Amino acid sequence: MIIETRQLTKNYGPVVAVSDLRLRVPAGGISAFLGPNGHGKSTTIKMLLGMTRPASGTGQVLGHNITDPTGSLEIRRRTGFVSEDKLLYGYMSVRQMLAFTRSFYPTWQPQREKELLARFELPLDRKVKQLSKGMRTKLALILALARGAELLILDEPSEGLDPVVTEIMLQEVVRSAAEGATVFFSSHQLSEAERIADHIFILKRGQVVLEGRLDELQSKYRRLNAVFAGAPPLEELRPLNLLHTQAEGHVLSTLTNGQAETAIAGLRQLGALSVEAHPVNLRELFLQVVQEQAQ
Ligand SMILES: Nc1ncnc2c1ncn2[C@@H]1O[C@H](COP(=O)(O)OP(=O)(O)OP(=O)(O)O)[C@@H](O)[C@H]1O
Repeated sequence: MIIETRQLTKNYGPVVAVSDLRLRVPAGGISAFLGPNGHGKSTTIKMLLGMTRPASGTGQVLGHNITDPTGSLEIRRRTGFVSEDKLLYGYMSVRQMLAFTRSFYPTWQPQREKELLARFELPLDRKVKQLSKGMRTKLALILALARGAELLILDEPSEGLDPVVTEIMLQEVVRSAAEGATVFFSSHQLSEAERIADHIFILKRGQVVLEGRLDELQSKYRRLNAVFAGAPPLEELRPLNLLHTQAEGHVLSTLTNGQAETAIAGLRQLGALSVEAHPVNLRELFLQVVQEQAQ
């Protein structure tokens, strides 16, 4: 595991932002950190990077303790990151910001910096405070990706980016992973996560409610559409352990968790005239899991 937390908790006054979080991110590949607004993704990332202290619990990143000041420095030295507030100096120009950051990191990749600058088309002499939101994200990404870091922690790396630049960002993140970096990124763009992530974590109320390899999750969950002669017998479905079941007219729509064959047989026994099973995409999985937990 390259990131590992146990019972990590953070509250802001009465608001519990992260609650008893157990997060285990494998080394290698790309992991997506997903979840509704305000459910603790940025707070978790800030704790991993030592930018805010947990109230309780422990965590290690690259083997260093996140609450130990020396460990935390080492984590930030070895990790390329884009944080929520982008951590840029407004009074510097893009050129100065690059030179300043470059000077700290012996693993800096000048060639990669050059290529990223060309692809992201940033105005080198413009002051950081005069950049648009998307331009700031681009700069933060260049600073993170050109570091040659073994771990990239990116908080909403597509924030403010137009579709063309988002595409470039995704390609560059995949390139970093192909060159050996582990990537952990938060996002609300499920289609992006679906395209590039090997592993997903869905956070809900500060806890991981679903995690796994994306291909395994997608082969495990099935959407079932069952047609009944009359209204579907909702009360009798309980033993089938179905997730987020909805009925509309004669049609029942539901999600199974790894037990598709048993559920299909059960629905037939309850009088279903036909049952169709469909694979689920990440959007469906996310909506089901998030809504299920809310029920
Ligand atoms: N500095 C702060 N002071 C007080 N409350 C905070 C602070 N930062 C975050 N919170 C609260 O902690 C909770 C989690 O916020 P966080 O930013 O971690 O969520 P998130 O999942 O990253 O959300 P989003 O997807 O909207 O970026 C929210 O209820 C938020 O209001």
